[in-house]
Amino acid sequence: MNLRYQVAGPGTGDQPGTATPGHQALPAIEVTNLSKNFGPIQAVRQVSFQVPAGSIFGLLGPNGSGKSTTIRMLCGLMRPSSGSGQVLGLDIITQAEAIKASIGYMSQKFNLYEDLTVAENLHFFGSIYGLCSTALTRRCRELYEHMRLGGREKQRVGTLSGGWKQRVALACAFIHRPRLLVLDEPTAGVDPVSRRLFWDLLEGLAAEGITILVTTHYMDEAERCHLIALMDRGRLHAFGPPARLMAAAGLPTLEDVFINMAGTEGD
Ligand SMILES: Nc1ncnc2c1ncn2[C@@H]1O[C@H](COP(=O)(O)OP(=O)(O)OP(=O)(O)O)[C@@H](O)[C@H]1O
Repeated sequence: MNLRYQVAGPGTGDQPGTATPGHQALPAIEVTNLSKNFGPIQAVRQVSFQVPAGSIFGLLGPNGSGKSTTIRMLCGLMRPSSGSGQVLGLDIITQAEAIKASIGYMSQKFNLYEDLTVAENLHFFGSIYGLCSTALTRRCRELYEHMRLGGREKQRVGTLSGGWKQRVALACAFIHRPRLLVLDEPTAGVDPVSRRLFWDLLEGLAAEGITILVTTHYMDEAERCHLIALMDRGRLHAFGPPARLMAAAGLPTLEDVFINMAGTEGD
């Protein structure tokens, strides 16, 4: 299937997802009444939203609010109990395998091979995605530059600092040029300078039209997202650009909106 996605106009001040002439205006992620039950637990309840391509989309919420379950369904790893969804134009129920092959995923634990070098990790993940040796060598060279990994190609990953590991993990998730990157708390335990550099990289990728779905508990990072979904007890509490969520709640920071949500809904 050859689908093209709308891309935000770089430097135009457009909202992410502003249609580029000639491109089909398809959202990168679209879910309707998505729900998942585990026995009596309603982990995700009737969640609906659309995310335009080229957006940095932050999924926020307290522990147990349903973020991971939502992500698993979007990645084709878990079948919803009810509702529907499309990711990169692929159906999350009937085309789950195609979704898994089309997206890049980076977990909080990075999932790197610590005994292998940076280059060996990249080659390993590239070969999983079926890149041939010539394409892989070329792609690795691009990524060393793109992810600012130059000079460390031959270093064992186990000897790198957290910020470097994080960028190697992002490079591995991006090796097959996915149009969607799913990043699960990618900056947990990483120092502020590395976090800022990482977010600069994410903004660069989004400007190229890559959609980024990210979970974070850091509100300064959440404020750098183009779109936020605030989840609580499986429900979508709020959805929109951070500035609009703050204005709608009449609160000065996203952290206030987050705390207000937890406070108003009680236990
Ligand atoms: N496989 C499962 N079996 C039973 N209950 C589950 C399962 N997975 C998640 N849950 C429950 O579903 C609810 C939502 O969990 P989920 O992991 O999606 O939340 P979360 O927002 O990602 O939390 P965290 O920030 O702690 O990762 C929780 O009550 C959790 O205990």
